[in-house]
Amino acid sequence: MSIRIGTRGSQLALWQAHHVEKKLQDAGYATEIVTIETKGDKILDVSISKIGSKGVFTEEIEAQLENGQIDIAVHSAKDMQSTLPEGFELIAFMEREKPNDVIISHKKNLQMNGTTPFVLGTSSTRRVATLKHLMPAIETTPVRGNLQTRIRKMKEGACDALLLAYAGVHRMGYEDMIVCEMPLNMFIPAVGQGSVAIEVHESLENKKSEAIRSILNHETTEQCIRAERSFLKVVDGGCSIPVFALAQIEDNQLSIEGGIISLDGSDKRVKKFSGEIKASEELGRQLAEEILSSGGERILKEIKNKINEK
Ligand SMILES: NCc1[nH]cc(CCC(=O)O)c1CC(=O)O
Repeated sequence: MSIRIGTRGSQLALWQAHHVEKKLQDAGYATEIVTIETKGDKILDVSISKIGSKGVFTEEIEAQLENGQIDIAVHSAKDMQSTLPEGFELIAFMEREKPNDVIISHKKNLQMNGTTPFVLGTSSTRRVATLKHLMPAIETTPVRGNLQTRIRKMKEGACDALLLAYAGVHRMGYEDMIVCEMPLNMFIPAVGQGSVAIEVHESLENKKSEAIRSILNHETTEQCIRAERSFLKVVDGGCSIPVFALAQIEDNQLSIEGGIISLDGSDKRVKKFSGEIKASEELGRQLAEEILSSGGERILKEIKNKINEK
């Protein structure tokens, strides 16, 4: 009996699906990859924050999970909304890569010391706001599309450099273009960044689901991302809100650092909580509540108003 693996068709998504396929095959399973086009793949001329609807990259895939055309769906963990539609769940988080953001460029002599102006391409509100906070002199411009498209646009002159997740750059083999790695304490990543998540529908046989989980899940990564996702769920931002959180485990303790930043980068709330690993989700909730009650709620409201104006 073969495991049918659903995925989007971008090169990054396919890399992730093949990564999953290899692990399942090594464990003795036959597999099949099913490529599914989503609304988010079709609409390329509008920024995601303007499409706005939840699940633009997941709806078509979830339809196939529900009717059993595929057994599992492979996603970048960070692309998954904090609350899945009724009946769906994430059963595994694969071992996380370095979660950092990085700047890549095709220009070998790119100067980032402020002496020569340069334009950085990114469509992420989190990245734009964090840049404005840390390096207000840097100009940004929205660049959309999959990784290959963005790199092509950069080379055609849309921007001098791109700000991206290390994980995607690494998986696609563009590491030699990295000019700067953002430090984790200053540039906290998006929830789930760097890990691949496995989604199923409740109609999948329990035995199958458990077998797949035991092959693909990475315990430490799972605890960390469950903490981050529980933070995200309380903040309830949606994908275009600049929130961020990173959990890490050290000496049997889980610590989670995260917060929210205003769109213009002027107002930022960051806090850190640590505790027992088994309290991961509680720690995420605590972080969210503390961020919201210490000014985050007002920042969030302002951001939502601004986004709705557009
Ligand atoms: N938003 C798109 C997206 N979703 C996952 C990744 C990278 C891979 C990952 O974080 O696991 C990317 C590209 C990027 O943000 O640079």
